Amino acid sequence: MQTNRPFEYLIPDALSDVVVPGMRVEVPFGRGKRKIQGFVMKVKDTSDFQGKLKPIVRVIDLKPVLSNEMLKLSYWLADRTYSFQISCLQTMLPSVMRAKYKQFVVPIVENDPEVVALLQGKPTFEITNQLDDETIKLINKLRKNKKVDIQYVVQNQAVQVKRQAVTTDLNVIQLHEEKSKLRANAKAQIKLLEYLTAHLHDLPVEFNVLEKDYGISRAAIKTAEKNHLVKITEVTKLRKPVGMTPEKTTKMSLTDEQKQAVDQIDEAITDEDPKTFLIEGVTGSGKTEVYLQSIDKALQQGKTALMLVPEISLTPQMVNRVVGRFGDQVAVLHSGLSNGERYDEWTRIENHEVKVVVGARSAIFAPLENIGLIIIDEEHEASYKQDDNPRYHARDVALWRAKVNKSPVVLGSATPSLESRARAEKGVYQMIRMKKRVNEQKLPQVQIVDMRDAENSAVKGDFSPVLQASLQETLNKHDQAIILLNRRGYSSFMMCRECGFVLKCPNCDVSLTYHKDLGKMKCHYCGHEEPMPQFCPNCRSKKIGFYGTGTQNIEQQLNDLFPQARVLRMDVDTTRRKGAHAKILSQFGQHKADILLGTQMIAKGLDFPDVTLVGVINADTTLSLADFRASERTFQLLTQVSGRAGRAQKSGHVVIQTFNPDHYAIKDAAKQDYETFFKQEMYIRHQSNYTPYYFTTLISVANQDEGKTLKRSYWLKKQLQTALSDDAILLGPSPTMISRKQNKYYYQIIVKYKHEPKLHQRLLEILNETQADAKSGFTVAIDNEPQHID
Ligand SMILES: Nc1ncnc2c1ncn2[C@@H]1O[C@H](COP(=O)(O)OP(=O)(O)OP(=O)(O)O)[C@@H](O)[C@H]1O
Ligand SMILES: [Zn+2]
Ligand SMILES: [Zn+2]
Repeated sequence: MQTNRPFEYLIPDALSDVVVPGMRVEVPFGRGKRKIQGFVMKVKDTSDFQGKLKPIVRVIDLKPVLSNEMLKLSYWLADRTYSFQISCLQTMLPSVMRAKYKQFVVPIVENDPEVVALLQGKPTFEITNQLDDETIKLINKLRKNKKVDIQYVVQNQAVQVKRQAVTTDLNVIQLHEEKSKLRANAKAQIKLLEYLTAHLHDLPVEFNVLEKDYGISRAAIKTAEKNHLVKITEVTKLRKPVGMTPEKTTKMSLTDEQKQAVDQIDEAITDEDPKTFLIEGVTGSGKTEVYLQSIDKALQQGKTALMLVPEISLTPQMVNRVVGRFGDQVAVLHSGLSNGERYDEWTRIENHEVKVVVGARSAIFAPLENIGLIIIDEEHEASYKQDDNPRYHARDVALWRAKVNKSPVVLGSATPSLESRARAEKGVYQMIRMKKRVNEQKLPQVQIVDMRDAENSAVKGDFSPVLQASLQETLNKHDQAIILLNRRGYSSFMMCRECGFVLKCPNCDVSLTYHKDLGKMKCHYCGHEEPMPQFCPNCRSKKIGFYGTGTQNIEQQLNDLFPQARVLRMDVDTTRRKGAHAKILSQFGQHKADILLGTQMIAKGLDFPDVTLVGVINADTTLSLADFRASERTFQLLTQVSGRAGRAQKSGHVVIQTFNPDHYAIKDAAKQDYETFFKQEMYIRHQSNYTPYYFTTLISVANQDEGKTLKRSYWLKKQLQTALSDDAILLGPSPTMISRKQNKYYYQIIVKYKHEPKLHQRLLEILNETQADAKSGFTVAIDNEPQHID
């Protein structure tokens, strides 16, 4: 990892036919006996290397794990993201290739004499490090002739895990009888029997669940077993994605707007025109159906299609829609899959068994060939950008792959990112607008509730009288409601509870961030700092503090206000377990609850016909992020969540509680008016020199010694300055939000620029210098177009 260039090695004669680009090999590296893993990038007949070439020790893969397209992509990606090519190559591989695994030869032509000789009566042949060259050559030949295939099997196979679990032979009546026999102080036993009674259809239940969620200990279970109340058994967890057998759906007849969209995309697919479309379609305008019918067009042309959705919307709802239409031609890739499952899907793609891939961010590296269409749903989502090295944006990779594959790209959203919308304005992307909801249903009516009003600040909890009344009405009609608790983003900020005032940086127009350790307010862009105020600078009230209520607290308030309502809570705590997210949504979809309460994760993509009310508890939190995208994020969130109401026959109603009722992001979201918001926000970005008027690059430096970090940051700033013109803006160094993570101090420098031809090269130099000087203990990270600055 210390170096970022290819090295040349000799291919031993024995491996001469075997080694091809895209395989991994083991090679000696450096002076000692150290051996490392490398990727074969190219095979050449001659070498310009002056010294004696070292030979490759062995091949790790018997077939390439990366295609030529991916190898080519790695050069561009490393350059674009300022990361090492090797980390780009690693990123493209499915995680199983990075885990512990075994490789097996599996026969395709079983009665071939050479295959028979190799297998020696066994069903498969394991590939080990000890194989002699002859065997490797033989396997390679058989593979090329399609007589055998190579398969990877994960060693600590997570596909099937065995867990201890509890079940019972007793029926409901017997359970009741047993319970009544127990002494009143046998609390754990009672609890266990109650659980079993309530969940008789879902048994066996894992020990884990009983322990974690119900506080029933192992000892209690063992006691119950001794008394013949329960039986202990094992469950094999089958890690199949939830809801994988949806009903088959057929094409819907399109609305005029949908048809126009599909026609334009179809034309680009047919013409192999790698242009980019931006679909700006209001919530509920039927974008998904446009995606599905466009995919169908690509398939009709004998091509494949790749569709990205944000991880969080990769719910059964979305997966079902795609799988429901295209059946087993679809591979689904997301982080909920085990290594084994991921590998299975990956193999199906590689073997051309599937024509459509749906997945989250990293699915953009799926080994799909002959791509005819790439779709990115909810294209404004920040999660399309990876937070770690390589810091790539899936949209950029999509555009690159589209060019190579001569296929169009479709970006879709009700609230496009400013960058994309601005590109459409300039004609770089082709805009498709869908202004109407399907079924001519009106957009929901949005009501803004000013939390500064006396009657609202008088209520004890977080629900204004208006929101309470709306909820009651919804419950009376037996409709459903979604309540969004807008959770604090990445930093803590100060807000006045009396007037809604938020302390901002005088230079940068972003919120100042509270640094607890210093008791100070700081700007993450320019480093400006001031003491934590004692009273509100605007209205002199002392009611200032840090905004933020937990979802559990809100759930309690709901239970107190509406004891008869069934509430489902969705946040990081309730969705930690695999499949929990999907389960909550499917329960809500079956109307097993009246209110769905959640954080940002409930805001997007959900399509439930009975939802007629959406309530937003605190619209302001995202507004106060110490980030120039704060208004954009707020507008997106409020528009998206409002769009969950009234999607089918019944009309929708939205209540937004805020301390900033006059803020344009909130007002425009209430009108679901993206275009007006876009114009206003572009004006502000222009005034303060932000994206998309300026490019942004963030350089962060870390070291265990704060003094050294700061010194190095200033030195880097100088290094940058010499490569920049006077038009570029350099901000910082300033400490990051949690300036001390893992015993390191972090400082950052921000470069804003329009056209700086020397900057790229200089950044690469800085990166390489830091790596060459690894002993000094500095880490430098370069983030091109950061999604958030904290
Ligand atoms: N042509 C059509 N005829 C009838 N119903 C349709 C048609 N197109 C879409 N629908 C239905 O309309 C609803 C909304 O569509 P969809 O979920 O695709 O909207 P969307 O544009 O993706 O919205 P959002 O951005 O809010 O997720 C869905 O229930 C979908 O099945
Ligand atoms: Zn500032
Ligand atoms: Zn105030």
